Amino acid sequence: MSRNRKAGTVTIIPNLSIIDIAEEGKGVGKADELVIFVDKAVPGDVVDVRIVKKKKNFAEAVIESLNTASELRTDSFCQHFGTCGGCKWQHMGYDSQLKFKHKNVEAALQRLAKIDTSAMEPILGSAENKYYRNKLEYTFSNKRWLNKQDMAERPEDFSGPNEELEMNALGFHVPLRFDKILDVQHCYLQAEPSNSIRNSVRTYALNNGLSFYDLRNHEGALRNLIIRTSSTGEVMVAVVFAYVEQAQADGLMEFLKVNFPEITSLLYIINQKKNDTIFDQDVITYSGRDHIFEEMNGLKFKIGVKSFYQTNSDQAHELYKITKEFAGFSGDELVYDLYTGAGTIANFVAGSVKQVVGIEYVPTAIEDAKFNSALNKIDNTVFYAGDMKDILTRDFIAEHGKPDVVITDPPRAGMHTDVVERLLEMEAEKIVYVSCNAATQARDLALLKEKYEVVRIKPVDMFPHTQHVENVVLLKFTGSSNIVV
Ligand SMILES: C[S@@+](CC[C@H](N)C(=O)[O-])C[C@H]1O[C@@H](n2cnc3c(N)ncnc32)[C@H](O)[C@@H]1O
Repeated sequence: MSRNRKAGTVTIIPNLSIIDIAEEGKGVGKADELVIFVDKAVPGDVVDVRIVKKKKNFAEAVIESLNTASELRTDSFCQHFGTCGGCKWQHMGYDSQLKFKHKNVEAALQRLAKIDTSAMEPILGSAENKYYRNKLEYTFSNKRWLNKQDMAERPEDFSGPNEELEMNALGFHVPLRFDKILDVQHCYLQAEPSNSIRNSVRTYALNNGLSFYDLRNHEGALRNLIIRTSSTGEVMVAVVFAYVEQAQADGLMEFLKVNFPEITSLLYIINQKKNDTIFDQDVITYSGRDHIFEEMNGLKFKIGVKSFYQTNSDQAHELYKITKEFAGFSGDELVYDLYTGAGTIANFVAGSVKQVVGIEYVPTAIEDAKFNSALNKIDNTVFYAGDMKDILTRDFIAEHGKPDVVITDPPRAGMHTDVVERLLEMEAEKIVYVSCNAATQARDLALLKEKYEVVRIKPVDMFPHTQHVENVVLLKFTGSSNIVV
């Protein structure tokens, strides 16, 4: 019996039971042999879905009607939930989120690396699951995303047909709509004064005729607003303009300076390029310093507007503690910290080892790493900038010595096969592999099995209400092939 009801080109599948949740965060259902990934569905739901994309073995769908709501569902606390791409799992309780994250890591390691996960340690949840981020970047646009709730609450704002396209917004991109921005009123990701600053900047700009950027035509003055907060109480605000008259830029900066005396680093950038990246742009300090400080475990870290720093500071501390504990240093080790970013892990472990060699792609991050070592009077770190596969050569290893422990924390794509190859050649006693993508981690672990066995696994949640999860794995050198044929 076909369960499909076709209405024109629209395929509706009624009463689909959601049985699982996929790594990308979507609910999973099965209709005959077809696996269906359903946006915003929760295991336990029974839903009518509309297919939006169909491939040979799977389809993607959206909910048309929620017929039975899962017991795992909970009320979302944010007015923007459902439209905003930021916290997609807010409709599930935090305990359930953790359970699914743990399960997804376990499934990836089993399926893709055939690893025995029986001794996997429980996922570490985040103590704070609201206002946990230290950095947010908002986008200005002259095209506001409209949702039904906005229209119902403020019908006077939505009276004319063309106004819809021209209304200004300051907030986040709506998934799959690059030029449409959700006008954020309150965001639960970053503590005050983040919300007050964003809303005040919007009001100031509207009242003073500062134009919002047109993301398609590349016109308009205001482009991005970056807010960084830190555990030291310092606040950084950087406004990114496209084109602006000096008096207008000064006006907004002075407004922020006067109304938010807690801002310790007030900056602006004029980015006239088509792309948003500010890494190649000059930063102008309007008032205060050009950086703020973060503190962790008695160490200070300098953070500029371009610096990389883990966005959930408290949970980053937990992640680093687990990394260090997994490494089990005795004090004598030569450690390689691969993908070191601003050298946070390298500096975090430096006091417990003989020497740390950090490698990272972004030169400014390496400058920060060196600065942070000097700031904390750490003299047993060295840092190198460049692509990992080009830096981590046999000559480099001959020059710096064979490491006892390797810590590796690559981006979502995982490690290049040349880098994995080099790890196999280096034969460090231990590798601690920190990953934000269990699938690519599993792929790399499958290769490392040739000479290593996995002895500890612990997922850590850095991003509550999202599907993202970090995973820390300890590998021990076995010296022989572990591949079972
Ligand atoms: C997940 S972050 C790790 C950051 C750092 N371990 C920390 O905790 O702050 C990954 C880092 O890898 C760097 N990266 C990405 N591709 C790289 C490559 N091919 N070679 C070297 N570094 C790379 C990124 O710039 C980023 O800083």
